[in-house]
Amino acid sequence: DTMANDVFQAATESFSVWLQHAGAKVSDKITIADLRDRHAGRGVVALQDLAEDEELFAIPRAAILTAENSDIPSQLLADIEDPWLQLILAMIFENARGSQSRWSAYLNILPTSFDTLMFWSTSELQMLQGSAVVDKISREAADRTFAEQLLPIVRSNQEIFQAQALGDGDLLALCHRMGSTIMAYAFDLEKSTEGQQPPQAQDEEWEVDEEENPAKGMVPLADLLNADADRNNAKLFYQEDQVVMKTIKPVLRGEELFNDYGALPTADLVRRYGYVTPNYTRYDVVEISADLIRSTISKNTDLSNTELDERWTYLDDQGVLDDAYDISHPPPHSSSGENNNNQGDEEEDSQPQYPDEFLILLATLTAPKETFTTLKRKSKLPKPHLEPPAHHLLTAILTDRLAMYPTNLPPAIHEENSSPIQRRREMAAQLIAGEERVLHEAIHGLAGPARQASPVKRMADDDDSDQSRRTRVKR
Ligand SMILES: C[S@@+](CC[C@H](N)C(=O)[O-])C[C@H]1O[C@@H](n2cnc3c(N)ncnc32)[C@H](O)[C@@H]1O
Repeated sequence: DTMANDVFQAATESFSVWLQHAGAKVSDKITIADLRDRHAGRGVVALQDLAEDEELFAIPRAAILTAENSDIPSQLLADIEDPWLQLILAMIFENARGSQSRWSAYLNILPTSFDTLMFWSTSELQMLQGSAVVDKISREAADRTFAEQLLPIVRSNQEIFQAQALGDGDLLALCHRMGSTIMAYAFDLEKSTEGQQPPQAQDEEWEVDEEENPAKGMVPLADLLNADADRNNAKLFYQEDQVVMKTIKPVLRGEELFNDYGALPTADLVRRYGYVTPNYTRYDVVEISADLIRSTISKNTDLSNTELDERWTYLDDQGVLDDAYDISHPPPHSSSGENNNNQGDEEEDSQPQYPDEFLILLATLTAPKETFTTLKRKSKLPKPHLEPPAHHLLTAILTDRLAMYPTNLPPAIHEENSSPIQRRREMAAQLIAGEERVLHEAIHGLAGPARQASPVKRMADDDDSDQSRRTRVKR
């Protein structure tokens, strides 16, 4: 559609002009590219070969859209503590100002719709059945927070926010749109610790994180970089008056510049960013909930419910009990030298990673009665090793876990011009397939008589003393 194309192009050009007026310095070796044919929106591409550590652009701190920099009257933000909510309100304000906003040309290239999980319908989310990510979306909690903290401010300042004609539903939608933009675009801003790379907005939930609460900012142009796991070749550096994007390795002409969104499992990539690539599947994890463990062991044990309860309580007292345990792929072999892009080669013979607490829990639940009595009397825990009974229980747990995923998902066939619905189907299929792969790998690793007797090879500190391990577990 040529008209839509023109609008897209024109928006990119206005944004480039705006960047110059805003005092940004942009290398003429890079350009903003139209990557819509790969469903990647805009991106930044090298026009010439780039050296390692080469400056790509510098954005003055004053050009960053933060709650502080915004022209929103500061008293409107005074009662909001969460920097995320502050920025949402500031963005609603700037958006309402339209062409009057100092960030108008920037706001124009930000998305208005998303494929992130917040926007999936109930039936689309059903495709993710079995994945723990479904419980992390917390749409209701977000709605409540917006309704309690932001809507009253907007309602008492209707003209300022151009909200006279908007219903509460419209306002909530606006909050979600800005909230999701921040989730996929904003950076955690540091003062000026040059060389340190704070991750992009790391918020797991929509709640306030009392501990780490750095100011959030929308950094024009820096947020046009896409990401693809270890294809990362650029990084944002924080200086006193500006932030600077630099290459972290040589880049060839024509190559895309990639930022680092972190070691995200596919599930979190979909939840926060609304896309998938095969390169993130190495970070996939499967959550094994305590509830599942409890129900599997009930079917596979000679212990009475009372005895199980006693062990469960003991594990809780010892600080081993968690709501869920993550199992993940082993880290890739560091010896392979070449910077290889082929994910999956680690699945041949190495074992998945099990948290120590999980192995200790299995060992405790399967210990002979006398052993457990002794452990408890001495206030000790077993070693995080897989003895045969724990090995059998683990196999049963993994098998039960695998059965929680849907069996009727269409295969993840990638089509060039897939519809949005088709794309979400592909994402769901990849997400589920990735988690199932973690489980298959784990089950495969447990199978075979040779493996049964030997403890699971863990990557870290196998020579840890029992004592130091327990200290760590207890914290
Ligand atoms: C920080 S923005 C990057 C700029 C974005 N492409 C744009 O046009 O505005 C993050 C969003 O870009 C998209 N994205 C990033 N990396 C991608 C990739 N490797 N493939 C496809 N889409 C990607 C996702 O929609 C994500 O939510």
